[in-house]
Amino acid sequence: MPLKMKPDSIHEDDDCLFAVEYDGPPLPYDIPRAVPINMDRIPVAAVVSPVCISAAMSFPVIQPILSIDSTKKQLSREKMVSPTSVIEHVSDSTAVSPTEEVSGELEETTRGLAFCDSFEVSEEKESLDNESVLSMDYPSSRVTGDCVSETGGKKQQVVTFLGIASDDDDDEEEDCIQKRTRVVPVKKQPQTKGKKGSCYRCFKGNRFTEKEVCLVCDAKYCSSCVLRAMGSMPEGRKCVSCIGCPIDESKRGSLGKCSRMLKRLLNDLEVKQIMKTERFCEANQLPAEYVYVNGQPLYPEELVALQTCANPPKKLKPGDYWYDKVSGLWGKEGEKPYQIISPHLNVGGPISAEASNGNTQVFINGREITKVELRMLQLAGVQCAGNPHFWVNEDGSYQEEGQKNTKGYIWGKAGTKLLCAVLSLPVPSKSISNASGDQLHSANSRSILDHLEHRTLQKILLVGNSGSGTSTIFKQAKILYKDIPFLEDERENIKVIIQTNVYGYLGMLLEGRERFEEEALGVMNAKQSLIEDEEGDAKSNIKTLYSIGPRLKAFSDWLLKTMAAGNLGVIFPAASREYAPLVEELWRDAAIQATYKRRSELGLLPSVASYFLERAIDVLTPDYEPSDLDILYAEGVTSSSGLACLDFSFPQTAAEENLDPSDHLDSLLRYQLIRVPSRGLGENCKWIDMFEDVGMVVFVVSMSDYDQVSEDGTNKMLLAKKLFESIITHPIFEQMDFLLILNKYDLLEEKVERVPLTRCEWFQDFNPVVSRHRSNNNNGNPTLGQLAFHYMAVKFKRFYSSLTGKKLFVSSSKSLDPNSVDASLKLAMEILKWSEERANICMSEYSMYSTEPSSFSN
Ligand SMILES: Nc1nc2c(ncn2[C@@H]2O[C@H](COP(=O)(O)OP(=O)(O)OP(=O)(O)O)[C@@H](O)[C@H]2O)c(=O)[nH]1
Ligand SMILES: [Ca+2]
Repeated sequence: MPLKMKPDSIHEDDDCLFAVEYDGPPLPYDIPRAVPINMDRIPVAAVVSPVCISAAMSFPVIQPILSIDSTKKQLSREKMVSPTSVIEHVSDSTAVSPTEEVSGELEETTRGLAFCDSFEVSEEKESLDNESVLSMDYPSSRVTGDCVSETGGKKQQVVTFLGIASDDDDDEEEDCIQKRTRVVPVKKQPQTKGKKGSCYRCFKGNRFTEKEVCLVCDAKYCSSCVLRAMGSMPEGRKCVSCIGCPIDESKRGSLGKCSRMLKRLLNDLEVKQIMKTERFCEANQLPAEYVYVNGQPLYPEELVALQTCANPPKKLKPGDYWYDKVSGLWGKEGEKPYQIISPHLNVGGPISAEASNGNTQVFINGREITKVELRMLQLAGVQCAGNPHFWVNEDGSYQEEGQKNTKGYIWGKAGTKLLCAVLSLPVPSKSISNASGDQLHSANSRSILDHLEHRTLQKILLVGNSGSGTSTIFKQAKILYKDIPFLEDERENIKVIIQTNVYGYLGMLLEGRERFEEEALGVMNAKQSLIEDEEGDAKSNIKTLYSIGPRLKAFSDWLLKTMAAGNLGVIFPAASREYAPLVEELWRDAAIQATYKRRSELGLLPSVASYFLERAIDVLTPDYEPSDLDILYAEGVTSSSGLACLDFSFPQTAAEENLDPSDHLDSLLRYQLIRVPSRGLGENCKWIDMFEDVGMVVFVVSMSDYDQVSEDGTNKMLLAKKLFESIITHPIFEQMDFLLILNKYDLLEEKVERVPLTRCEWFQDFNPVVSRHRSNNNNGNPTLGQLAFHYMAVKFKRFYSSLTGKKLFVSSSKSLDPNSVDASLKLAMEILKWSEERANICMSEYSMYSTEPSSFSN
């Protein structure tokens, strides 16, 4: 329960407000601590309206007390620090100060309150006491901090939460609960600041000097000053004068992530200890009143309930959230749902219809849902006509309001979960069933929560024209980063696809055979007709290299007919047992082998066909089991559902495993690779607006396409360029980074020696100076393939920056080679990390330092 100030006991001439010791019954949660405020900024807390509080509840009340000798100190303090105040929570309410000089100042304060502004520990005092500062043990009990409290009436938001809309309309609310004080965290300013980039203590160094940063005030110290400035770090990396202060919320993600500098300066055990207290000490926990749920700031016990439930909200930060207690849907105020947490938690107020700012006139549990949710419902087969009001339970069962029978389960269909993943909508977590029973325990769940906080999901969109290799890259990622890349039933389906493909390749060979036979016959006839004109009907008996026997001919005719009718998929693999012996006979036939030798002349036969045809007999046996490599080479595996989606994280390398656990966090970052078929993008871009929150786009182009033409005669490289243009200029991708993967480097290298790159009109000015003796890439001269790749990369980069003004990242790849795909995706990860850092830099006032190795942006 909150501390309530009694406004009627505040007088104009009061200098300070002091609290009295709480002497009620022991409480199971942390007691909020009140800190006196600057008089100019009063009022701070709201009136406790007697109407809303049941008589059974008791509230600790802070009585304002006039300090005996505080006028002078208060004034001098005001000059030094920002005139702000705070209401804080502490478990132990004894006020203790870091140095004796300071604690002297506090002697007259009453036990049970924390007097607060930031204590000024001057540079001189500190240096006098250097040795003892290092060894001194500061109890973490004293909490100071800079916050602005505001009341319903006059609001002046000092800090707005990134991406979290604040709730501004509680003025009109009648309910007294709405008048709980809004406390907005304000970043504490460092006490000293030298020239830009220098250490805040010795004022030496520049922005390239490695520095450690205070979690509270952002002061930065060089390695010779950090231990003096931060002391024994009882709450982790904070200046001595910041101990007890709440951390700068933007740094919450860095808690417990050790810097290299500290690792050098301290031994392992010390580092571990400091990182542990940094994460778990009371002062660094998220203050409950910074979290608003359905328009109400949380009480500490509500926050605890929220954080210790079976499915707690991930990445909980200060800000406004909405919570649908019936279904467990959870989101940021004014936004679509972000997660499904445990339902029925008694936290925050009742949900409002406008909570997620929906405008669909379709309601779920009283909340007007967002467009993207409506789309999901429609695609999941829920009837949404006539502005229905749904009642959705935690298990996804739904009914229309006022009706009794369950109409279905929203997340029942397999496809719905994939859809949700792509739409960034939450699905119920597996553990939801035992949500009510076992509550995790505090310390334990805290560390789990912390852990989760670092596991953010980064979405990578994988796009390219058909045939560019996006499927291959997607499958490589699965094989590379998944323990079980393909499940049993997936393999079963893939087997059918592969076998059907192989029949298709055989069909193409047979078609080729007919053509070659006719050609050969034509030549023979021409010769023969010169010699003897008569024997007309002997023609059909003439054998060529490409002729086959009647049995195979019958099979061939039937297969070609089936293919032409498009029935291949229907008949196989059911027929595969029957035809297996024929296939063997066919493949071994001299005419087929002769045709296969001329396969480069068969335009339709893809290059991967050889891989399968050479093993056709094995592949077409009924008990064939596709290997990972087979799956990689197989065509048509990932296209079925249109979108394919893969969650993964990069596995640790052996070297990383030996590092401190705090360094492992990178490998905990999760990525989601979403492959979009190009036909889904293109002109009408039907998928495109689903991808707002994608972190980056990986665009794949097949370099060997430069001399290929599509059915309508357009050069395929130009088609790729066109798709590329339409995507990079789409408003949705305006802020996004692009990585271009120039794929099929192996094919390019081989082809460019035979077919000039200028075959593509966009590449007219490719005019490489190639040394005559370039056969083995000797003398370090680039090969023609390398030159061609570089040339294309530059072409795309220029094109990209001419349209977007941004820089394009380019990587070459041979996507049949796992190492090559691994390297390209790791580059994508680096770009994402880097762009996150850039975002942090933009947020930080002292932006230029944030890229330093020891700073928090990792
Ligand atoms: N030689 C070679 N072949 C490749 C490379 N990357 C892909 N391929 C082959 O090129 C063909 C097309 O690749 P896919 O991965 O299917 O490309 P996609 O068209 O984007 O994907 P889908 O639309 O699902 O077909 C396949 O037969 C691949 O095996 C490469 O780097 N080198
Ligand atoms: Ca393909």
